[in-house]
Amino acid sequence: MEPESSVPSQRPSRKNYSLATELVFIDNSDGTGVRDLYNASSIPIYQTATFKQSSASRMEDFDYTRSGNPTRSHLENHLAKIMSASRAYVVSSGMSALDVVARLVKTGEEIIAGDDLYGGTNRLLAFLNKNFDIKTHHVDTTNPDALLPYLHPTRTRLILLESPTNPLIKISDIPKIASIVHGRCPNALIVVDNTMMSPYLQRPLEFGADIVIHSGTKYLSGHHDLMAGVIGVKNEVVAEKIYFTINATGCGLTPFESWLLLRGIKTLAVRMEKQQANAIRIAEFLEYHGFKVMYPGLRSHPQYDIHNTMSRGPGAVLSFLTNDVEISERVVETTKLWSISVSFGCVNSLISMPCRMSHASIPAAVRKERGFPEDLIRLCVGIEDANDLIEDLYSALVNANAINVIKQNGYTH
Ligand SMILES: Cc1ncc(COP(=O)(O)O)c(C=O)c1O
Ligand SMILES: N[C@@H](CCSC[C@H](N)C(=O)O)C(=O)O
Repeated sequence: MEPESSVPSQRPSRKNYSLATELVFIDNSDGTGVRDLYNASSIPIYQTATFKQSSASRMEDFDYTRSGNPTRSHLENHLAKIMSASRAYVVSSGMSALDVVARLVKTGEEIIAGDDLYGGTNRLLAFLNKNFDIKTHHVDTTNPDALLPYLHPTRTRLILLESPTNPLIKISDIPKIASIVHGRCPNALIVVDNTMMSPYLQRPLEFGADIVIHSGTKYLSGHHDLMAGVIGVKNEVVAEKIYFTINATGCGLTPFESWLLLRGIKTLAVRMEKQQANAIRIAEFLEYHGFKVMYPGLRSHPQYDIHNTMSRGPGAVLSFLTNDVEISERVVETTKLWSISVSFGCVNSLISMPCRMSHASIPAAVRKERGFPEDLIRLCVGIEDANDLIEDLYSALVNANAINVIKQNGYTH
């Protein structure tokens, strides 16, 4: 059998339209799409558990919704197209997507992952280590050479990257890592959790990744009204394994959630452009006032150039430091327009303290060891008027005395 990472994509590459157009255009005219009897402009919700068959010996395209459903198939075909994947699958949450992919790893095999990544992903990796003897080496993947000591020709199975990372907004050179890993470990798959970017801004399968994951709960849906996970795969052999796990474990996305997600994707480009434009303004405002801001749209970001070679923009999540945990807490609790919430990618703006919220499941000692600052504030920028967002944030920073303290003391970390 050919190595899993070298089988070419069977889907013709996207050429004719810009991505903003492709997001809206549900194309089933090339024969690969799912038939809709009445050419409905909005794909219907096939709210059914089972499908009538015309014969007992041969099942038709759909037999049972856990195994496949037309609404879900429309969504999956659409996602495969916009992610440059040969196959895409949708499951019940982003964590479920990560779990399905993690099931490609057998006991005794190993994972290499970043040292900064979503708290729930860290929790899943720790669980696999404890219960299934699947070890994860956490390394600083901003330096591709840092992977070298951990690469093993047979044991290394997955390289799990976020770029940008959640929440420290670190960037990894995905093409470089892919070429280092594929050259040394034929069994290894590069998996990129691309949730922070969305397929509109970055498509890792186009530059060396084997699998891409999204929490569809975030930008793809855009309205915080559903949970979903997306898996895009380059290789058909891997895709079959992933489909098997989804059917065997029953985590495929429901018809209603599939319909909602399909609806959200159509406005991804306009939402993303506006959210990103707002985020750039806010990042510049914070940097101007002396805060240490982590955002790949700022020239001060250490991997600014690398990020620009892989993506079409910096996205709409940024983090900054106040150098004082209590000040950060006051800032977060004083804003009015920014709601205190976990998650990101929604049309409304959110503010949070990752150490206490989204990343609280990473033990404090581990956070410290990995250089994760407790005063970090994460901003997830929405589509509101940028001036309103800045004004609200400015009032909170003044109220918490954050600007003065930074001016006087600077940073101690
Ligand atoms: C980068 C990243 N990946 C995956 C997940 C998991 O997604 P979900 O909440 O949809 O399970 C999250 C957040 O929850 C995330 O921030
Ligand atoms: N209580 C949840 C926290 C979800 S965090 C959601 C999102 N990924 C974010 O980064 O804000 C949990 O423990 O999983």
